[in-house]
Amino acid sequence: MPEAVVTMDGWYCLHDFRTVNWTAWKQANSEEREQAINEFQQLIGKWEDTEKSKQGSHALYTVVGQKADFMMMILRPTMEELNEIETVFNKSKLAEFTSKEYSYVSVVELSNYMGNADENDPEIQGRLKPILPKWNHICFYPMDKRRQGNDNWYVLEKDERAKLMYAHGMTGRQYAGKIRQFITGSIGLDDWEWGVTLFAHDVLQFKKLVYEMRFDEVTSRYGDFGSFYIGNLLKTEEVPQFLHV
Ligand code: VOV
Repeated sequence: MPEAVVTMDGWYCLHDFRTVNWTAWKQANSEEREQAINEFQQLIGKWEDTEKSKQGSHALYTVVGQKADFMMMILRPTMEELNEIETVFNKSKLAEFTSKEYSYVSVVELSNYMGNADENDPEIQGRLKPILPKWNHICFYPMDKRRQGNDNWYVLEKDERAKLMYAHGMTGRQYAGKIRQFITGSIGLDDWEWGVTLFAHDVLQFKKLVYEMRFDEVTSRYGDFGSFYIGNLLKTEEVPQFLHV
C-alpha cells in the first residue's frame, strides 16, 4: 500500500465570501450605514491587533465578478476562534446587508515529502503560522488530486509522488517574489482536498503560473479544480469608500 505523507499543520483557515445587498444598503439611513462601517472597521482593528501579536493573520479583498463582493481570509490557532470570528461578523450591522456566498475551511499545511523537515525549525513554524501578505491581488481555488482509472494519485508510491511534487515546486520557484502561495489542507474539513491561496502584485502572474503548472504532470494528470475567486486588496481605510453609496 502506498505510504501517506505525514503533513505538518499550522493555523486553521477560513475563507469567507460575502455579497452586499446594495439595494437594502442604499435604503438604509446614513447613520445606520455609518454605524455598520464603524463596527466593521473596529472588527478589522481587532484582527490587526491579533496579527501584530502574531496570534493569527487575515486578508481582506474585494472580489471581482459575480461570485461575491468581498472576501475575508482568516487564520487562527483554533477552529473555535474561526467560528467566533464568523459569528461576530454574522451578528454585526453590516451582516444585515450581506449574504453568505461561499466559505472554505482548511488548515495551513506543509507536506514533508523529503521527510527531512523539522517541525520545530523556526522557518517551518513561520510557514505554518504565516502573516499573510497584503499584496494587491488574491486568487483562491479549491482542488483535489484525481482518483480516476489510471490517473489515481492515491495509488502512486510515495517516491513517485515526491518526484512529481519536486517538479511542481521547481515550476513554482520561478515565481519567487511575484507570487506567494499558501496551501491549506481540507481533507475531512471541507468539500475539496486542498485550498490554494495565491497573492500577487500583478494579477496577470496568476494566469501565467496556473497555466504553466497545467503542464506539470502532477496537475495535468492529477489536478481537479473548483471555482476560482479573484480579488483586489481592500485596505481598512478604504472600507468606507468601498461601501460608499
Ligand atoms: C509560487 C508558486 C508555488 C510554489 C513555489 C509551490 C511549491 C510547492 C512545494 C515545494 C510543495 C511541497 C511541499 C509543501 O510545501 O507542501 C507544494 C505542495 C502543494 N502545492 Fe504548490 N507551489 C506553488 C503554487 C501552487 C499552485 C498554483 C497550486 C495549485 C495547482 C495548480 O496546478 O494550479 C499548488 C498546489 C499544491 C498542493 C495541492 C500541494 C500539496 C500537495 C500534496 O500532495 O501534499 N501549488 N507546493
